Amino acid sequence: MNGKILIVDDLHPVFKIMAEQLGYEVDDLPLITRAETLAVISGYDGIAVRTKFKIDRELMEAAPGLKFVARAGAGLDNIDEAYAKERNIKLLNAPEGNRDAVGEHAMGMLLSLINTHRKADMEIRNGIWDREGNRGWELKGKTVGIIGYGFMGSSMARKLSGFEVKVLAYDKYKTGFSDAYAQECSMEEIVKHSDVLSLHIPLTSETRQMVDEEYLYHFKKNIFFINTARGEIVNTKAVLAAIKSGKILGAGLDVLEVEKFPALAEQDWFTELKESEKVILTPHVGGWTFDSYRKISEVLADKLEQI
Ligand SMILES: O=C(O)C(=O)COP(=O)(O)O
Repeated sequence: MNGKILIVDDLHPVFKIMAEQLGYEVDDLPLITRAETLAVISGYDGIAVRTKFKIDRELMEAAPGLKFVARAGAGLDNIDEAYAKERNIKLLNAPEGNRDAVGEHAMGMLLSLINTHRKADMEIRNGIWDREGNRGWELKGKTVGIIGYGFMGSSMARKLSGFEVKVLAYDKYKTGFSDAYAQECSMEEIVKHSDVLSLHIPLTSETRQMVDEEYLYHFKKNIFFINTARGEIVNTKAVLAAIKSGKILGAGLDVLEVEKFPALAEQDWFTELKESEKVILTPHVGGWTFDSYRKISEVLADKLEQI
């Protein structure tokens, strides 16, 4: 036996099957609570999770034999990476499994925004047939700025190929990554030239609230903004102000500063957000498709071989 893994979240059954083939004993308990996990985790070598709860210091301390945390998804922001490093606990994730889902979701939002799908759909349901007020834009000839050129950002760039746009990408931690899909450039160039801004960076202490009033101020007027990364990277009030001033023509937000109800409804910006016809909202499902559900688990199980 290779060790014992506790699955605490909804992972595709293929993860357990593949892990067992590698010699692991696997307990698949998707409904387990954090308190219950704390009580049993000492008996495990690995934990497999999505974003149900934080894998923080307290949880890892309760697991003296923990060798790895397998994150069935991309973002590691719900894991205390510094403490895991200190303890030599390996972190595995599976962005290869949902990069296409995120890229396609971001594209879907962008195409919907530039063609006013949301507004037009609502109007027709309310008996309004307004062709002039629902004239859209085309992507062709525009410049799309991608912040973060990892699995997600490069997926978005690939999805954009064929739309005859110029794609500029900035990644703080990478250089020399220009490829057939995107041209590497500085943050300043993105800010100066972009008609579309799409975020594909992780949430870290550096990126928290990065997109604020000051950041948006320097962009051109009439940009479209897409966030499929993490809500806390963005100051929602600044985005709403930019929509009001006409700087942002439309925003597609799959992630929000505060997610889930009732907490979301309690935010002082929520009423304005939900009433804006220039905003498209989805409940953090960009990376969560029927296809990625399986792919994420396969990728993650394959990576168990690295342990
Ligand atoms: O893969 C990611 O980073 C995601 O945001 C997906 O979130 P989830 O694991 O579905 O809660």
